[in-house]
Formats: sequence, structure tokens, C-alpha cells
Amino acid sequence: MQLTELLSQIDGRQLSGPVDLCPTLLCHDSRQVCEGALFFALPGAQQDGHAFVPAAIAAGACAVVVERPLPVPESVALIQVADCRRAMARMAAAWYGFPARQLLCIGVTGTNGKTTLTYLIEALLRQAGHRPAVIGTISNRFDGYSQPASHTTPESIDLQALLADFCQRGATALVMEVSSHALQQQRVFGIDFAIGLFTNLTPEHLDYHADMEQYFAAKQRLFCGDMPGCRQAVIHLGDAYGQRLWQCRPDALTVALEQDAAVRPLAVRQSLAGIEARIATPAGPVELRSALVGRFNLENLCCALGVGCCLGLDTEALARALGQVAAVPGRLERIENTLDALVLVDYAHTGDALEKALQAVADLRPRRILTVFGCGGDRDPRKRPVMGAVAVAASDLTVVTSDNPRTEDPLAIIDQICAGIRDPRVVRCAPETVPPVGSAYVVIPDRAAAIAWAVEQLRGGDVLLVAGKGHEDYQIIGSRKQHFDDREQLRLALRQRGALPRNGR
Ligand SMILES: CC(=O)N[C@H]1[C@@H](OP(=O)(O)OP(=O)(O)OC[C@H]2O[C@@H](n3ccc(=O)[nH]c3=O)[C@H](O)[C@@H]2O)O[C@H](CO)[C@@H](O)[C@@H]1O[C@H](C)C(=O)N[C@@H](C)C(=O)N[C@H](CCC(=O)O)C(=O)O
Ligand SMILES: Nc1ncnc2c1ncn2[C@@H]1O[C@H](COP(=O)(O)OP(=O)(O)OP(=O)(O)O)[C@@H](O)[C@H]1O
Ligand SMILES: N[C@H](CCC[C@H](N)C(=O)O)C(=O)O
Repeated sequence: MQLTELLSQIDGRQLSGPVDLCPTLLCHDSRQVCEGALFFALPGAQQDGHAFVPAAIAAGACAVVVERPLPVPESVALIQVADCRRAMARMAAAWYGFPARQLLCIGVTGTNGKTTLTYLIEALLRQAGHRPAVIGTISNRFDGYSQPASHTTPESIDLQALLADFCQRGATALVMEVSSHALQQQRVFGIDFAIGLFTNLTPEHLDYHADMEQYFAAKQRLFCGDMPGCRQAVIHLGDAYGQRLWQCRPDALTVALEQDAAVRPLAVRQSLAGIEARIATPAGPVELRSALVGRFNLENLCCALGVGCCLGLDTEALARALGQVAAVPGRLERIENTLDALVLVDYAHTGDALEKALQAVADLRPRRILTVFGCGGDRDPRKRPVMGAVAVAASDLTVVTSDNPRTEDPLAIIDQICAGIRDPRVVRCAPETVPPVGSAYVVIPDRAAAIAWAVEQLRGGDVLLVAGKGHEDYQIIGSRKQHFDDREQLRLALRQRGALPRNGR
């Protein structure tokens, strides 16, 4: 594609260099530049891409897009734009032939529930006769083809490449998780979302966003921004930010569990077997049976119904599609055992998610609740004490361990978690001296050892919740990423206890 054609997509100006160029690649990382690449100098959080322009040129870049002019050789095209990330998103879309225009695009945003909702909406899109592709935290996939995701929402160049690939394979629709980082960094700029869904907003990523207002402002861009935003909005009114969002999108289809809304439950029965509910929708009341458990999943199902109504599905089709989603990997995923205990792996890694997951567990009225969890390093430290307090408030026995410590000291993260445990009725114990009754917590920094120890404590009627890593099949310690899977560790520990069923892997 000609450089001039790419430039016609953006409000920028070429300051110097040749115009009759055909770049070979779009790229924002000097380490990936090859001969003839067009390099975007992104002002990052850690580093400034402008500093890598000389390296990009040395590696063969034929053109550079910058926010601030800088000296480059005459043979290199120098393009100045107001916002490099936005220009990159526009040019990437053009480069790949605007693949999003061939797809019915649905974007899901909010702190929790996005992944679960992409699974539910995928089923709805199928029911509506589409061939849906999915982009999100667990994987990017279409029609049996799947690749593990490195981001919840890919960087714009990767995103557009992925969409072009999906289109080529025959996708007709897309449901994608849209993270606040993506909205802030313009990764989805230019994508015309037919439907945008807002689930909820609770404290998270405050290492990246200055405060909750900034976090909300990023999320809001999907609904009332200049991106161009979504045509139809579905908003969960059950939290204060949903209410605020509704003010800027009064045309939205509303969802709520406990207040008046277009989608709301009329009657609900919850058990270990799942959720049975009669739910009011604009299409009429839906009789829903889902194997998903927990009140937060009732919320997710209602949000999905809102999207299904926007797709024009009738009540039977809505119930049939949502009833097909029996599980989402790493979200309250059950690990079979012969102890008559419920063993669950869950991706709760925020205070709100952990509280909701533990509430779902408590609603099952178990004998005791045992919780194993830690917090990720190089991520919002403010959630650590909150998760500590939430875990012990709802558990009989809590094991504080490591998540992905990344470059932080695992013991320092654990100390910050424990600082939140202030309830004098909750005692800290050594693993060998846990009292038989009352609420207690122990610290076992090694996650495999923590899981094994918790499995040792399990008795019939207990629930064990291993939270924080869900579907993840790795642990990042320092800068090393090694294989680690909570589900495998649980099965290993259960086998060692002789409590893995015969067909258990
Ligand atoms: C916090 C965050 O979102 N960081 C993203 C951001 O990095 P940054 O602004 O820090 O970039 P930087 O390191 O300062 O570098 C600036 C520029 O210099 C370039 N560079 C850098 C070094 C070099 O030698 N040469 C070079 O050209 C970089 O490629 C970049 O373009 O821009 C980079 C390029 O687009 C992203 O890869 C990077 O994602 C990092 C890896 C990340 O971990 N992001 C996570 C937190 C994230 O995005 N999470 C969200 C939300 C998940 C959720 O909802 O739970 C997600 O969507 O995944
Ligand atoms: N609607 C909800 N409200 C609160 N918590 C939820 C909700 N749905 C799921 N959760 C909890 O949050 C965890 C993550 O859920 P899910 O992966 O669906 O959300 P997500 O928004 O994709 O998260 P992430 O941004 O980290 O990928 C679940 O394991 C569950 O504990
Ligand atoms: N997308 C989230 C996932 C966190 C999961 C948790 N296991 C951790 O590593 O902190 C993040 O990158 O902040």
C-alpha cells in the first residue's frame, strides 16, 4: 500500500522525505523493524518511542510517524501527527483493508465479567446465524482455530491483523473484550461497534489510571466518545458507574437485578446445579436454565440477554443459546474429587470479584470455606489489602500465597495482603497449628505448596476456592514465565491424597 494512501486516513502532515513509498510493515517497536517498515514513535508509560527513531531507521525504517519533529535522514519520510496511537490505529485498519467493516462487532467492557460475557455472546451470535470470532483474555479464536492471548485487547496493529485473518477464515461477527488500557491507548480506535456492553466498574488498574474517575473516563469512551463508540448500548445499572453511563446514553437498553430495567429477573432459583430464572426482557419473559453458578453469573446472563435482544433473538432462541454455555474456563471451574468437597478454580483477582466469588460459594451453604489466593506483582498494589480483608471475612481458612509476583518481592506482596487483615477474630497461624474452629489464615508463599496444603485440610462438605489465576497456565516470577496451572496442581494434590476420581486427569 502506498504511503500517500495511508496518510489519507489521518490528520497529519509529512514534514520531509519521499512520498512515493510503499512500506513493507507497520511497527511500533524498533526491535521488530525490518527493511522498509513504517515506524510509529509511541509516547509510552515507561519509555518514549521517539528515542528509538534512530534505532528504527538503522534497522531499515523508510518512514516514521512522530508527535514531535526530530532530525531524520532525507531518505526517510517524517510524518507528524497529534496522536501517534490514534494514527497507528487508523493506518493499521486501512493497511488490513478495514476488516471490522465486514463484521458485526460487539464490544464488552467493565472491570469483571467480560470474558464470561464473550462466551455467552458468542453463543447468541451463533444462534442468530453468525459465524462469530472472539477476542479476549483467554484466547483469540474462530471456528476451532485458537491462539492464546497476550493481552485482553491486542494493540491496534495486532488487532487489525487478527480481524483480517478472521474475515479471511469466514467470520461474520466479532465479540471482543475491550479493556480500559485499550480504550486509553486507542487500540480499538476506528472500530464501529454495533453493540457496546458495560458490566460494572470497581477498583482495579489504579496503577495505570490516576483514579476511579480516569478509569471510568476510559471505559466511557466506548459509549460516548469519539472512537466512534457503539451504536447500541447495553448498560448494567447495578453499580453507580452504570447509572452515570446511562446519563450519557439514555437510549441504552438497561439491565439490573434489583431495580427497574428493561432486563430484570422476575423469579430466580440458584443451586450447585446452576441458575433457573424467569427474566423480563424487551422480547418477553425468558425461561432460562444455566449451569453457571453464582449471583454474579445471573448478572452476566442478564447482560447477555440484553445483547441478545439487540440482536433481535426471540425468547426461545435466547434461552436455548445461553443454556448451551455450561462453563467458562477458569471461572468457578470445578475440579472433581472423591472427598465430597467442592473444589473450584476462579479468576477473581480484584476485591469485588473475590467478594462475589466467595458470596457465590457461601450461597451454597458449605460446611467450611477454604480460600487460597495471592496478588500479582507489578499491578495495582491497592487491591492487595482489600483482597486480604475480603478473603478472611468470607472464609473459615485462608491461605495467602503468591500469584504472579513478576518483578516484585513475593513476601512484600504477601505482607501488603496481610496488612488488610485487621479483624481481631481472625488469627494468623503456622500451617501446623490451625485451630479446628473459628477463622484463621496461614501464609505459604509457594503456590504449589499452598494448594497442596489446602487440599490436605479438605473434609466432606467443604468448598475450596483457589482464586486469582483461573485459566492461566503459567506463573511469572521475576522475568521468568514458567508453566503453572492451578487446576493441574489441585489434581496433583488430590491424587496424592488418593482423592482424584478414577477418570480424573
Ligand atoms: C501498561 C500498558 O498497557 N502498557 C502497554 C504500553 O506500554 P508502554 O506505554 O509502557 O510502552 P513503553 O515500554 O513505555 O514503550 C513505548 C514505546 O517504545 C517502543 N520501544 C520500546 C523499547 C525499545 O527498545 N524499542 C521501542 O521501540 C515500544 O514498542 C512502545 O511502542 O504500550 C505497549 C505497546 O503498545 C504495550 O505492549 C504495553 O502493554 C504491557 C505489555 C502490558 O502489560 N499491558 C497490560 C497491563 C494491559 O494492557 N492490560 C490490559 C487490561 C487487562 C485487564 O483488563 O485485566 C489488556 O488489554 O491486556
Ligand atoms: N459480573 C460480575 N461481577 C463481579 N465479579 C464477576 C462478574 N463476573 C465474573 N466475576 C468474577 O470475576 C472473575 C473474572 O471474570 P471474567 O474473566 O469474566 O471477567 P473479566 O472482566 O474478563 O476479567 P479480566 O479483565 O481480568 O480478564 C471471575 O472469575 C469471577 O470471580
Ligand atoms: N489482566 C489482569 C490479570 C491479572 C491476573 C492475576 N493473575 C495477575 O497476574 O495479577 C492484569 O494483567 O492485571
